Amino acid sequence: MRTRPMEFLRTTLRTEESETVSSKASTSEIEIQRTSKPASRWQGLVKLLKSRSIGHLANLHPLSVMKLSRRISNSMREDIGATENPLVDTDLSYLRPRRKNFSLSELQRATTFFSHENLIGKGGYAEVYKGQLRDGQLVAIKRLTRGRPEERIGDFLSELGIMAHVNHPNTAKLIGYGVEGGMYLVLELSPHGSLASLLHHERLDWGIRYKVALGAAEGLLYLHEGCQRRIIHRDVKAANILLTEHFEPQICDFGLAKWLPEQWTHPHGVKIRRHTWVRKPNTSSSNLYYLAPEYLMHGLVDEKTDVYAFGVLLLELITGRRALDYSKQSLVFWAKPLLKKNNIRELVDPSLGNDFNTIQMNLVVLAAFLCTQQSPVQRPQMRQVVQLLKGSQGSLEVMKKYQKPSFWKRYYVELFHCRRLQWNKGLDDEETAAFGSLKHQWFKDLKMKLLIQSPIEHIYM
Ligand SMILES: Nc1ncnc2c1ncn2[C@@H]1O[C@H](COP(=O)(O)OP(=O)(O)OP(=O)(O)O)[C@@H](O)[C@H]1O
Repeated sequence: MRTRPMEFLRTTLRTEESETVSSKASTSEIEIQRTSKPASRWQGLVKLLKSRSIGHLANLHPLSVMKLSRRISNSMREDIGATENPLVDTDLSYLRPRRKNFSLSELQRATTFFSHENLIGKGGYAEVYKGQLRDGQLVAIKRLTRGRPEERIGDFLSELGIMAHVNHPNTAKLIGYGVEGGMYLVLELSPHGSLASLLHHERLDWGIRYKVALGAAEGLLYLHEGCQRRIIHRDVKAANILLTEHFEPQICDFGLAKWLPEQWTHPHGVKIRRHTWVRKPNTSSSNLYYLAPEYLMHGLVDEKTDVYAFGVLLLELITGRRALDYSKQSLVFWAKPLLKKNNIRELVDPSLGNDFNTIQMNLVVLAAFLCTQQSPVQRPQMRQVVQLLKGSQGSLEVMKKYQKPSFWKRYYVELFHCRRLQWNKGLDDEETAAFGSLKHQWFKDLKMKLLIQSPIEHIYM
């Protein structure tokens, strides 16, 4: 008996409450489902994928199946915690309260068969429909539409795993999921939609803009430092900030998000390998203008990648402009000279007039300036960004620290970074060549600097 991928996912992810074990499922599947606690259900998925269950994905290309099973196993181990990892049990407490597994008919009923009138959002990978559940609750149902089946499964599992893990007032809320006739995430509905739609189509008061800036910063700080397993979002942009009834911002779309290692010893950079089934950043559109230079050039990501994108978001809030405007001008390039001169008059959205709090505006402008620094080392951490936006005591220190970066510190980190790249196996020809020329340039610059710097600095280098 062959099980199609969707059925396979459905049986594996089925919640205990609604579970009526399919008589068609194999004995080992039944065992895994019967004995499954929420934690072991995920491990069950990994086990099934790792072992004989590869046969369940028989209608995918054999090579894809092998890759998928290995990568999902690895990523689930990385994402949810390995079986042998003692942290697993505590880690998986986030799966409670359990998310509901919706049947296709429940989702169809909620959205009037995914009618066009209920379509409230369309991203590069999904369509989002407004729906109403039987109990009257309004929801947003995200239906994954793009990509190859294995890509969609990867995206779905990754987003589901991360959304089930996060719990903060400034992150979107997951209600449940569906795996019948497609892959669906059921989220709480944000009545005002995304910041992108509101900011660029309506006049948004400064008070709301400041609230959004602070809330989104707190949401990111939570992802980077506050949740049990730390997360880089990798897709921070105005379209991925939802607004609740009271304009509280909520970070959504975790399709690209990555878990950070438990021990993060170096302040800078991990290379994300290019898995074919992992969604790459959408570089075809204005998304490109949220991407930090080191991410664009080398595919290196860490918390500072999110900090850069957050800086672009702040610029959008200040100026009311898009990251890439209609004349294809980059907001960062346009704003940089004005930020350097702290030319608030030119920066501020003309639709605001003088209707803003000057202290708050100055803080947000300064935060935007620091967050969009070219070098990740010169960008503050989200903890410091929150302090800065609040204008709290420590913010003066943050300013001093990041406004005059030490040349040597920057070079040291970049050289270290450069070595990391070299150590990292798997550079392709293009990257090796790029690495070679960068190294050459860095050393040339360095030699120049060494000639003009004092010998003491030379020694400390
Ligand atoms: N919970 C929600 N409530 C209201 N609207 C939502 C909700 N979730 C998503 N949307 C709308 O749907 C749009 C697309 O959603 P989302 O960003 O999750 O899709 P995506 O295909 O993953 O996007 P991307 O191309 O950015 O990766 C959002 O920009 C927003 O306008």
